[in-house]
Amino acid sequence: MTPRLKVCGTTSVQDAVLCAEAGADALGFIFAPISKRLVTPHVAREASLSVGVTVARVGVFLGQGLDEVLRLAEASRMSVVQLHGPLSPEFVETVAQFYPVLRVVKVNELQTEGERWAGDPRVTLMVDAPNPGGGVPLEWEALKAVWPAGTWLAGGLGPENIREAIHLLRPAGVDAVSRLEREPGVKNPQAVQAFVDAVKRS
Ligand SMILES: O=C(O)c1ccccc1N[C@@H]1O[C@H](COP(=O)(O)O)[C@@H](O)[C@H]1O
Repeated sequence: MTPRLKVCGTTSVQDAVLCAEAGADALGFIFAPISKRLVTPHVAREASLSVGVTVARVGVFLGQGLDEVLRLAEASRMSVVQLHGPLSPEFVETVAQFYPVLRVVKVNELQTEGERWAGDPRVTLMVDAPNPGGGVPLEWEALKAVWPAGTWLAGGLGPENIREAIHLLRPAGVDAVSRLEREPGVKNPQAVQAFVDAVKRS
């Protein structure tokens, strides 16, 4: 099955429309203050309301408290919340009472987190590289043996390598940012379209 496709790091209405028209299933909006792709709730909300009913809007959080996550997700009209970093199961559970959650894990957390959330449709796992937004791919071959069905893949994905990653792991969804940009926070339209086309053809 063709994986779902998320393009992350949206910082403008223009790039949101560009990615939606290119064929992205989901757009990511990064609210983690450390990010070079930080977006304001106002812009994220305008962008969210510009892409129609079929495109999911994913709020991305790292190192933020529960109140802040829920407040920003609500203010910017997100439809999904993506949680990075060390978090208690209770934290994830609370967010999952309000939004479907993409729970980002590192390779060494995959088994424990996979077991913890197995069978819970509110929480989907995504494996990312140690440095989110760093554009460095994981060792996909080594991941094959421990890859749970239904898991998403991120980390250094781009038009030039996405077909290999999908072929090896068959992820349920894929997510990319840095290899689809002209500069941090600004999309490269050709790279976005090439990424979408490669995923849809996989
Ligand atoms: O991109 C960021 O700046 C970022 C900051 C904080 C948390 C997550 C971030 N991005 C996430 O990184 C991966 C993929 O990145 P890349 O393709 O390797 O550059 C993706 O999950 C983004 O949502």
